[in-house]
Amino acid sequence: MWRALARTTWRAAANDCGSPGFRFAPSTLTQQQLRHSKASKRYTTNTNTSTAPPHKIRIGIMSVEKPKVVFVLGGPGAGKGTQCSRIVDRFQFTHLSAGDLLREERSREGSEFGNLIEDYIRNGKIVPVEVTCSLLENAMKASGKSRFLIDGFPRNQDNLDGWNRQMSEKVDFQFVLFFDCGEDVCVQRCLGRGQSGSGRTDDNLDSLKKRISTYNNDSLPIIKFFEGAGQVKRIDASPDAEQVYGEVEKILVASGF
Ligand SMILES: Nc1ncnc2c1ncn2[C@@H]1O[C@H](COP(=O)(O)OP(=O)(O)OP(=O)(O)O)[C@@H](O)[C@H]1O
Ligand SMILES: O=c1ccn([C@@H]2O[C@H](COP(=O)(O)O)[C@@H](O)[C@H]2O)c(=O)[nH]1
Repeated sequence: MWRALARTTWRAAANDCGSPGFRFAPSTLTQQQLRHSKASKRYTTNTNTSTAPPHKIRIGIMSVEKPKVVFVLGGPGAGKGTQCSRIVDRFQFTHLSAGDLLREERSREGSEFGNLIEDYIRNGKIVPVEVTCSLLENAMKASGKSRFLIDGFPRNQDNLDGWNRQMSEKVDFQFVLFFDCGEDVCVQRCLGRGQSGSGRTDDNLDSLKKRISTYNNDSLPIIKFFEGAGQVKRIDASPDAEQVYGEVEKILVASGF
């Protein structure tokens, strides 16, 4: 019942939160709406007043559970998406891949960000957080669900700062699932994925060199930051997918999921 209530309320909060940043639909992201969303940070209504504990949000006279969020991080090709699909099959999580959302936005007819996203993806660079975070927030609201695996985000300091500004008060962050995998294995997996017809414009050696370098320089420090805060569950992602999932399952069960 609580889950149902949280679900309803997340949607209600989404539709009713007083922040213009909440009003645009995922299929209609525009520069103007992003500017609006950024400006709204200065006057967003804070619904979480002092009477609600941190994992709850106050909506009118009610306090309800905030949606739970697990960040899923690791190198390119470490197996994040593969493991997220398995987690979704067993646990009540909704999987949101930041990369998938960006690719979708890139392909959306009329998107103002299509060319920018393609350039960032092909060159392994990290798209400005205003775009990614808005896509994530919109997808969360559109799902109406209350438990999320956010895959491949936050990847740098800009991502983390933007998330903290826009989302940290609205969700109940749990921990980072970190899929730790050697560079060579990651590269081989991505090349294999490209050869099996992924159609991704970044599953090639040239893009992979850039992606790995971005991961080492920008993303690993973020994982280390969470580690320092005791918020990382590390998993050796080099064994086969079945074995890796065995470890994931143990962690999620031990964490109460
Ligand atoms: N444990 C594993 N052992 C061998 N191959 C794997 C394993 N996990 C995933 N793969 C394969 O490696 C490729 C990359 O996996 P996946 O897409 O899940 O990685 P990812 O971390 O989500 O990648 P990216 O960050 O690039 O989106 C896929 O072809 C997948 O089938
Ligand atoms: O938060 C994000 C997530 C992804 N990107 C860009 O997309 C590609 C592909 O991401 P995958 O997670 O491998 O699907 C990544 O290399 C970035 O260029 C991003 O900018 N921000």
